[in-house]
Amino acid sequence: MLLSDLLAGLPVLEVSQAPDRRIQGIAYDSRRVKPGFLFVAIKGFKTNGHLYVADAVERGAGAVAVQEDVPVPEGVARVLVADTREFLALVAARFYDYPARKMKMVGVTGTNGKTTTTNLINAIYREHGLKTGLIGTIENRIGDRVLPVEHTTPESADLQQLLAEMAGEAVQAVVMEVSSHALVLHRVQECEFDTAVFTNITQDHLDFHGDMQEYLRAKGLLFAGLGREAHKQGPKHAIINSDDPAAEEIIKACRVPVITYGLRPPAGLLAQNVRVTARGVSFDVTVNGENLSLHLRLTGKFNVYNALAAVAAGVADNIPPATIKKALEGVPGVPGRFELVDRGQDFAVVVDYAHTPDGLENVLSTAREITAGRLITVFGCGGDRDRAKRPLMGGIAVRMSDLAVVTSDNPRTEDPQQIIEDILAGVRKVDGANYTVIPDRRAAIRQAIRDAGPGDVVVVAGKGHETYQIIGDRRFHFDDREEAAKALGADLN
Ligand SMILES: CC(=O)N[C@H]1[C@@H](OP(=O)(O)OP(=O)(O)OC[C@H]2O[C@@H](n3ccc(=O)[nH]c3=O)[C@H](O)[C@@H]2O)O[C@H](CO)[C@@H](O)[C@@H]1O[C@H](C)C(=O)N[C@@H](C)C(=O)N[C@H](CCC(=O)O)C(=O)O
Ligand SMILES: Nc1ncnc2c1ncn2[C@@H]1O[C@H](COP(=O)(O)OP(=O)(O)OP(=O)(O)O)[C@@H](O)[C@H]1O
Ligand SMILES: N[C@H](CCC[C@H](N)C(=O)O)C(=O)O
Ligand SMILES: [Mg+2]
Repeated sequence: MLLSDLLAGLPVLEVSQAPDRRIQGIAYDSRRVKPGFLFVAIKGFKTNGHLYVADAVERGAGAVAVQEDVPVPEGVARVLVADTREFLALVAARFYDYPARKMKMVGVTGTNGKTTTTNLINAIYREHGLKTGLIGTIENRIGDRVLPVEHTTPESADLQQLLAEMAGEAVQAVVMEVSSHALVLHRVQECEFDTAVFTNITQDHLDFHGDMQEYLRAKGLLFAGLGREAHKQGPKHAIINSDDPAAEEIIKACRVPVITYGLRPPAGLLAQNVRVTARGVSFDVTVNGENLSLHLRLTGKFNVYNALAAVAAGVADNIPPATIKKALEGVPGVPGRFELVDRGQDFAVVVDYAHTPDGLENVLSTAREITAGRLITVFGCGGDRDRAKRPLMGGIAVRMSDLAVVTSDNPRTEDPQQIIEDILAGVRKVDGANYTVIPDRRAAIRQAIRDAGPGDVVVVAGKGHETYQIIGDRRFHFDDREEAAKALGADLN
């Protein structure tokens, strides 16, 4: 595509005098520039992309987009814009010919439940016969093809490229997780969502957002944007958990029809007769005057919320209730979400991705419901992430467990011992707290399993599907499920 065509109509302040040229691709990282690319320089949190303009040019960039006055060698076009991060989304969407306008787009945001809810909605669409694309924390999928992921929500240029690939492969509906980082950093601009889902908001990511009000404002962006970019036909819907205290504020931001769901009135889709067991949850919900009795293989009360959100997405698309039921009941589970590791032992081992105070509280209260004996919790907190959640998670873990084993979870560039100290500040506030500290996660899992007796439940929280432990800048292979299985094997032999 010619640079002049690519820029036509986009908010550009100035283009340097340089001959028009064909743009072969777009890169926001100089190391990924190839000859003829447009390099978009982003002012980041760690470094500044404008420092890499020369590197991009050396690698053959034919044009660079900047928001700072950086010199560019003669013969390279310089495009000055007000905000390169936002421009990246706009120009990438144009470059890939607006793929989101060719498919149904569903975005799911909220602190917890995004991965689970997107998986459930995806199952409903597939049962309905649609070819789908799935984008999220665990993996991206085009139909049955699995692609690796870097982020929960990809950077805008990568996202638009992925969407174009999906559109090119005749995908009809895309179901994606929309993180709050993505909303603030313009990653999902030009996604033209048809359906947006709000699961809940509780404390996380305050390192990035500053405070809860800002965090909520970020989540609200998905709903404020809904229906504003009307380049495609079809109804738009906001699907909102009305039990969440922030629901009202989110609803206020909406200009499209809202479907509410929850376990309490005034939810439009109201779950009743909720029954939780180790093997799943059951509940009833009335859909268009018809009672739907659902028996899920996912367990925990929180999964009733995730399932209700998925039912609502199906209802918004007029998908028959019988199809919705068949799809939801067929989902065997989501990897790393309340995943049982069973080697025939006489106690349960649960691996779960709970990595926020609310997530931990939910998973432990579900675990407690199925515990005849003691509840043992192994957990840690991520390094280079929200520090304020550490003491809260520490308090919750010891209050809700009979024994907490405090360990490491991706310490990244922080000192693991210091992260543990932050957790212990919350632990020590609880009278009679029963805990032990084992910084090495493998040893912690082994110890918990060694301690467990008949009827006990061991919850290993925080890493779920992750297959690594990040220490410093290095990633080591590590999988809680494998470690638990190994420990059980060792134990039983
Ligand atoms: C806070 C955040 O989201 N940061 C993201 C952001 O980084 P940044 O703006 O700070 O980038 P930077 O490192 O300062 O670099 C600035 C620019 O220089 C470029 N560069 C850098 C070096 C070089 O040699 N050449 C070059 O061009 C970089 O590519 C970048 O464009 O833009 C980068 C490029 O897209 C991302 O990789 C990076 O994600 C970091 C690694 C990250 O950890 N993000 C997490 C927190 C995140 O996004 N999480 C959410 C999920 C959260 C949840 O809900 O649980 C997610 O959606 O995954
Ligand atoms: N609706 C919910 N409400 C509260 N907690 C939940 C809910 N759904 C799941 N959880 C808990 O949160 C953990 C993460 O769930 P899930 O992966 O679906 O969320 P997510 O929003 O995708 O997380 P992330 O932000 O890391 O991508 C689960 O393992 C479970 O413990
Ligand atoms: N999306 C979350 C995942 C946290 C998972 C936990 N294992 C950690 O590394 O803190 C984040 O990036 O904050
Ligand atoms: Mg997720």
